[in-house]
Amino acid sequence: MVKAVVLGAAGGIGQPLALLLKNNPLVTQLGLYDIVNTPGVAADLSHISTPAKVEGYLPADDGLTKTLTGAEVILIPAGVPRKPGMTRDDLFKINAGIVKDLATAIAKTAPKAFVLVISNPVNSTVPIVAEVFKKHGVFDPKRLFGVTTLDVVRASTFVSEILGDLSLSKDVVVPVVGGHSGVTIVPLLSQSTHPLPSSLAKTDYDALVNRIQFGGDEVVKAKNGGGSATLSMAYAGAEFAFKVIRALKGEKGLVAPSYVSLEADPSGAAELTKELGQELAYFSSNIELGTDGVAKISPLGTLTDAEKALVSAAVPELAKNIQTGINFVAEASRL
Ligand SMILES: NC(=O)c1ccc[n+]([C@@H]2O[C@H](COP(=O)([O-])OP(=O)(O)OC[C@H]3O[C@@H](n4cnc5c(N)ncnc54)[C@H](O)[C@@H]3O)[C@@H](O)[C@H]2O)c1
Ligand SMILES: O=C(O)C[C@H](O)C(=O)O
Repeated sequence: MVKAVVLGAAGGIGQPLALLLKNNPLVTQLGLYDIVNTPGVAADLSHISTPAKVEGYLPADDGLTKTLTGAEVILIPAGVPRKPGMTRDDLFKINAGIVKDLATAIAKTAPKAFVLVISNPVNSTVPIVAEVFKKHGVFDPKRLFGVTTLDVVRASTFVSEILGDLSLSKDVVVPVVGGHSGVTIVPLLSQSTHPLPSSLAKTDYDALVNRIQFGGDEVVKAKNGGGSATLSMAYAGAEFAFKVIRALKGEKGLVAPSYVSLEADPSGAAELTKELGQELAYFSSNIELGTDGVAKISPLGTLTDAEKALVSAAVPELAKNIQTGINFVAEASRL
C-alpha cells in the first residue's frame, strides 16, 4: 500500500507523471493537487484499470490537506516553466513562494513523507523545503530529494546516440552529479557503464558534455514559448519515484543520483567534501536508497582532469544557489 501525491498535477509534467504513477501497481492511492483542473485529471485517470484509487483536489475546502493526508511519497512539479532566453534562476521569484507554501503544508500534514522536488531552480528549491521543515522541527535529511534524473536520462540517451545504438540507452548508466542547472550539471562520462569510443575527438566530448548540461535549453527552444521539458521529465520523475517506492518496500541495492542534503549521511558527506575541496550543504551524487530514504551518499570516485574541472566550476555556483534558497526562507520568516 503506497499513497503517492503530485502537487502541480494538472500541469505539463504533472499530468503525464500522474499517468505513470497510476500505471504502477505498487501505487494504491494517488492524490492529485493543483490550483486548477485537478478534478478533471483525477476523473480521467480514475477510469484506468490499475489498483490506485485516484483523488483530485483544488485549494477550496482545504484540498491541499486532504491530498496530503496519509501521503508517503510526494512529487512537486508545481510552478512556472522557462521560456526562451530565461535561466532556471529566473523562475526563482515565482517558484520559491509556491514551493515554500507547499512545503509548509507538507510539514503540517505529512512530515514523514518522502519529498521529491522537481520545481526549478532545484538547486535552490530543495534548500527552501529543508529550511521550512527545519522551522517546523520536522526536517529529516534522508527524506528530501531534488530530482536530477532527467540529466541522467539525457546522458544515457546521448551516449547511446554516439555509440550508434539507441536500444542501448536503457542499459547505459552515466552518473551525473552536482546540481540541476547549466554548469552545475556534471556528467561523469569516464564512469559510464558503456565507455565512449576512444577515438572520440575532444571537441565531440566537449559538445556531449555541453548537450547534457544544456539539454533543457534544447527543449525550451524547440517549444518556442510553450514551456520546457514535460514528457521526458515525467518519465524521469516516475523512474526516480519508483526507485524510492521500491526501496521503501524493502528492495535493497537501489542507487541513483539525487540532489540531497549532505546531513543525510555525514560519513559519506565527509568523503565527498574532501573530493569537492569545499563544504556544500547540498550536492547530487549517487545515493543508495533504503526503507528510510537516503542510506548512503557515495563519493565521486576517480575523475579525469576534464571532470575535475567541471566539478570545480560547479561548486561555487551551487554554493550561491543554495544560499539563495536559505536566505529566501530566512527573509520570509522576518516579514
Ligand atoms: N527537475 C527537473 O529536471 C525539471 C524538468 C522539467 C521542468 N522542471 C520544472 O518543473 C516545473 C513545472 O513545469 P511544467 O512544465 O509542468 O509547468 P506547467 O506550467 O505546465 O505546470 C505547472 C503546474 O503547477 C500548478 N501550480 C502553480 N502554482 C501552484 C500551487 N501553488 N500549488 C499547486 N500547483 C500549482 C499550475 O497550475 C500548473 O498546472 C517548472 O518549475 C519547471 O522548470 C523541472
Ligand atoms: O530546462 C528547464 O527549464 C526544465 C528542466 O530543468 C530541464 O532540464 O529540462
